[in-house]
Amino acid sequence: MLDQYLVSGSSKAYYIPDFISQDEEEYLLRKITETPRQKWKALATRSASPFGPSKSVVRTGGEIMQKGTLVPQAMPPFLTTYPDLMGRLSGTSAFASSPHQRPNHVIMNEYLPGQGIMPHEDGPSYHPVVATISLGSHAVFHYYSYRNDGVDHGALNASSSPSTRAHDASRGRSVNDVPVLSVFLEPRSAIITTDALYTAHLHGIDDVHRDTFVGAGRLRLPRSEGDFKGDIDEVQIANWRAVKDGESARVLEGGGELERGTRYSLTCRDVPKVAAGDAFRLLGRR
Ligand SMILES: O=C(O)CCC(=O)C(=O)O
Ligand SMILES: [Fe+2]
Repeated sequence: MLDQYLVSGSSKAYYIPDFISQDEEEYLLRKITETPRQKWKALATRSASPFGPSKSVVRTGGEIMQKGTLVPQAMPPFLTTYPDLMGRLSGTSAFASSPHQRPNHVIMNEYLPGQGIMPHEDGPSYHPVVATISLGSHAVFHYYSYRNDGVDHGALNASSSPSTRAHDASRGRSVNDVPVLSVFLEPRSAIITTDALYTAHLHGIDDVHRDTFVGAGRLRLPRSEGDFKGDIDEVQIANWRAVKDGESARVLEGGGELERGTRYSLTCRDVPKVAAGDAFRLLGRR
């Protein structure tokens, strides 16, 4: 079932366009934006000025404690009942080898135009499969490798995952700032990252207001002051021929710009270690 969606040349990412319908997207966007603002937590974006804008997240399914144990809490019905996204993800077989055969933890991310997420690893608290569903706007998702010569060439510095906090393995290792793989995520799509792309690579989204394409599925990498990208300023979007949206497909093919709107994403993963018992007691709350 998944093989037909393999992003060519990757090991291994699967891009599934129209994973959800337009009606489901509309419903999910309404439910997500109705989530009370006090539940949203601010996270540093790639530009990460201490005073700069920060993207926001809500974690559902429970809290991940020290040592990567999930203290479970029920997910909202719009992730499990209508639409049954967890069941649908389970049906792709992407989670067939994961302990619960389906995600038990979902992070809802909100990105305003100009916001992204720094290259990071999701870390060892999760089974090494992640499914990300995009809503509301497109984004370009890059995968990066570590440099192995131990010398800092002015490359990006990896940070630990904003979403796992506990994972520090990547901190300070230098990262090739030219992505090894780039994929275009259109609204309603799912991208599933597995194997070496999960365990040995980083992923991130540039914090830009628009993406510039030069034709034949090639993206011009944004350059900011002090960025070192050698001679490379363009990358191939690996899945550009799989993009369904007419306007996006035209721009990918012929060149032009695509404005980022507000994007929500659902990052769905399986946390193998789950605490038994009552969440309120375990978290010391009443
Ligand atoms: O929003 C996305 O597409 C990626 C989010 C992400 O990498 C994460 O939550 O760990
Ligand atoms: Fe991530």
